[in-house]
Amino acid sequence: MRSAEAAAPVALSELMERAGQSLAEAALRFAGPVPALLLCGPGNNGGDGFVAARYLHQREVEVRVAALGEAQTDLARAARAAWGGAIEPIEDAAPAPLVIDCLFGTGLKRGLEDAVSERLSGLVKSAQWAVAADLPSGVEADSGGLLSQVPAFDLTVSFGALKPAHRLMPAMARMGRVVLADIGITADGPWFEIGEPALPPVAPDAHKYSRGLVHCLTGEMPGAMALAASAAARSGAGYVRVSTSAPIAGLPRSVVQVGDAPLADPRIGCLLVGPGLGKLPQLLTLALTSHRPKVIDAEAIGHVGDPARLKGQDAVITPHSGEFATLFGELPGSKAEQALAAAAASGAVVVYKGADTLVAAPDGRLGFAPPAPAWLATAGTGDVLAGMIAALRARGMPAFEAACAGVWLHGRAAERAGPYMIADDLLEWL
Ligand SMILES: NC(=O)C1=CN([C@@H]2O[C@H](COP(=O)(O)OP(=O)(O)OC[C@H]3O[C@@H](n4cnc5c(N)ncnc54)[C@H](O)[C@@H]3O)[C@@H](O)[C@H]2O)[C@@H](O)CC1
Repeated sequence: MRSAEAAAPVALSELMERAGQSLAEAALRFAGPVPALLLCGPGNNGGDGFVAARYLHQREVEVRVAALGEAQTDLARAARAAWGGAIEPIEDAAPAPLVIDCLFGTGLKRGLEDAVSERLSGLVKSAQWAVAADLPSGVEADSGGLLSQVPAFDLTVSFGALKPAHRLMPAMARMGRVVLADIGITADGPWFEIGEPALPPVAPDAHKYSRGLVHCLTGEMPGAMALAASAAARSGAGYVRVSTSAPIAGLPRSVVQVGDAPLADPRIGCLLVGPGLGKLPQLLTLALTSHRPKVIDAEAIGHVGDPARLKGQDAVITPHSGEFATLFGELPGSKAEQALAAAAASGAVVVYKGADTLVAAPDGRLGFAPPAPAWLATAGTGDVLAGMIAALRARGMPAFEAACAGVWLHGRAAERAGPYMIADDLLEWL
């Protein structure tokens, strides 16, 4: 982001002008023309606040500005001078219906002093609308960590590009709605927010194999594979086959249950191993001897042992944090950096699950899932996701795209299924 700012074809002062104007417009359009209090810090985030105050005043909004010390950059000093109105010390600032936090943005180096963060929290909580400029103060931009207490905002206006913190927990949960203001910077990073997928069409001459055969290896807990296989069938695979030593109850009749089947079968579009696997590492080994694309989920991830075993496997792995740590150990950096390092070490596409699910590819691509409902945190939803990704892979989507599409669709299905859903209910919404 900073290099994009430095390379921008417009002066930095113009970028700040655009940022402040965007902030003012967004706040006005969301909250209406209610009295506003801008909290301005010493850096350029504070400068954005002074610019926004000027625009809100021009739009005849009743505006007060409270500052945290003196401006410390030339841009912020100029913006403060151009504001020209009164400036209160932040400790004396009275509450307002609209509070706009411009204390710190991407330049935050350490947590806010206790008195400042408590003041910020108090003003935010008493406001009808709380808006953050670029990032809520106290959030670390790259990791999504909280360096001090951060209250919950209604709206965050990000400038130029989303920062990782906009999509990483715990910061993500404090942002409210996130809107992105284009201030004239091109920030073409390798990461993006996962959007609605373009799914492969069904060819007029399609047959069940060409639409994708998913072959599932069942373990000790067949219920989990019943969920995963059903999800694969409901996600457009032409044929879902489950190898199992005993009949599995609850599978759609269209899902074929077999004993053994050759895994080298070139018609297999994707193998699925892991849901309900239990202590049967030999099934993972069997899957790894096949040269077919594969989704490796749940306990199978723990059986991998060495990430290098996945090199050349054309695999998607879908760990939650515990499974991730089992396979990759404690990696340094943010969740995004850890996922990218894991993808590079294993050569697999890594779906690192959680409230802030992200998808990392070995070539450095990184997709952040849009926020999904917290009620996905219930048993079996991971099995459903694994089955969905396997089906999309079998339908011919490349591994990274199939993983991103599965994650996006899974979140939207949960939104429709509602707060008291169980994993089985998701199947109705695929
Ligand atoms: N650089 C640019 O061209 C643009 C920057 N913009 C804004 O500028 C922000 C980044 O500005 P800055 O780099 O000045 O950073 P900030 O405004 O986030 O704050 C940095 C200042 O705060 C001090 N500081 C950091 N942590 C502190 C703490 N815990 N307690 C007290 N002081 C602390 C630093 O020493 C520095 O003086 C962005 O988030 C965005 O809002 C926008 O105006 C768009 C253009």
